Amino acid sequence: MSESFRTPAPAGAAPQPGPRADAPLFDRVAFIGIGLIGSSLARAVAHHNLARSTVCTAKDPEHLEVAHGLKLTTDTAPTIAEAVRDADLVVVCVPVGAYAEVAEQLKGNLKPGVILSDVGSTKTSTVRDLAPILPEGAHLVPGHPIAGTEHSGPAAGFAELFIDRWCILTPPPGTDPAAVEKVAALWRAIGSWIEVMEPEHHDKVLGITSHLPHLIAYTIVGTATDLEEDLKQEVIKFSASGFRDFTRIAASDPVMWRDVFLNNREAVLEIMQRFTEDLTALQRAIRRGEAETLEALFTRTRAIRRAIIDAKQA
Ligand SMILES: NC(=O)C1=CN([C@@H]2O[C@H](COP(=O)(O)OP(=O)(O)OC[C@H]3O[C@@H](n4cnc5c(N)ncnc54)[C@H](O)[C@@H]3O)[C@@H](O)[C@H]2O)C=CC1
Ligand SMILES: O=C(O)C(=O)Cc1ccc(O)cc1
Repeated sequence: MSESFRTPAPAGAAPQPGPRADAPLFDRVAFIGIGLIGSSLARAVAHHNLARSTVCTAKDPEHLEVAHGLKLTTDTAPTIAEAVRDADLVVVCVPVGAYAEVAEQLKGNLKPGVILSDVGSTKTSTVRDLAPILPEGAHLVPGHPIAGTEHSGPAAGFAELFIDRWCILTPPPGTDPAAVEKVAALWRAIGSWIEVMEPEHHDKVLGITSHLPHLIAYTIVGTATDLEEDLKQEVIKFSASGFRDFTRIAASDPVMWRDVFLNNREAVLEIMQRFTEDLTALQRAIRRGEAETLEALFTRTRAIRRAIIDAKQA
C-alpha cells in the first residue's frame, strides 16, 4: 500500500475502537455497480482479504468486461438477481438516481439475514429507495465514503482511496447494532474513519461541504465557457490555480452529480439561498467600495482555513 495516499487523520477524528479485521468478515460480497467507488471498494476488500468471495454486476457491459479482465472480483454476474443470490453483504455502488430501478431488481432476491449497504452521496434518498424492499430479518446499513476523484469507471479505482477518509453510516432507527458494527469493521479494515449520523443530518452537512462546492465549480466553469471565443481562449491559456482547481471539480461525472442535486434538493436549495444572499452582500460591498467589509470577510475565512490545517496537525 503506497504511503503517498496517506493523509493526516481528519480534523476532530476520535480514536477508532477495536482492531482492524484480519480474517474474512463476509462470505460473499456483491457489488452492484463497479465504477470508481465500487471498483475501489472491491480492490480494497480483496487486498485486505475481507470476503471469501466477491461478485459484481453493472449496467454498462464494458464495465463488467473491465472488471473481469482486471479480476476486480472473484465472479461477475449478468443480472442483479444473480449477483445477490448468495451474498451476505450487498453494496449498491450506482448513481443515486438509479437506486429505485436497482431496488426493483433486488426485491425478492436477497438472502435471509443479508446486510444491504451502499456508497451513495445522498442518504435520505437511500433510505427512501432501499428500506421498502428489505425482506424480514435483513439489515439496511447505508454508507457514504467521503473520498473520491473527478474520474469514473472501473479502471479509475484504486484500493487506497479510502485510507484516512471518513465513512459516514446512516442506519435507520432500530437497525441491529451488530450489522452496523460489521459494516463499520469493513470500512475500518480498509483504513477509513467511521461516523454514524441520521440521513437528514448527513444531507445537510454534505450539502454545504460537498454539494455546494461542486455546484459553484460547475457554475464558474460554465460562466467561463459562455464567454466570447477569444476571451475563452485566454481563460484557458492564463488559467491561474484557482480556476484550474474549479475545472478539476467541474470535470466530475455529470450523471452522478445530476442525481446528487435531484436527490438532495431540499438541503441544497436551502444552502444555495444563504449563499446567494452572501454573494449579493459581497456584490454590494464591492459596488460601494466598502474596503473594510471585504477585508473583514477575507480575514475571517483565512482563519477558518488555518483552524482546519492546525486541527489536522494537532
Ligand atoms: N465519484 C466519487 O467521487 C464518489 C461517488 N460516490 C457515490 O458512489 C456511487 C457510484 O459513483 P461512481 O463509482 O463514481 O460512479 P461510476 O460512474 O464510476 O460507476 C457507476 C457504476 O454503476 C453502474 N450502474 C449505473 N446504473 C446502474 C443500474 N441501474 N443498475 C446496475 N448498475 C448500474 C455503472 O454500470 C457503473 O459500473 C454514486 O452513488 C456516488 O454518489 C461517493 C463518494 C465519492
Ligand atoms: O474529488 C473531490 O474533490 C470530491 O469531492 C470527491 C467526492 C465526491 C462525492 C462525494 O460524495 C464524496 C467525495
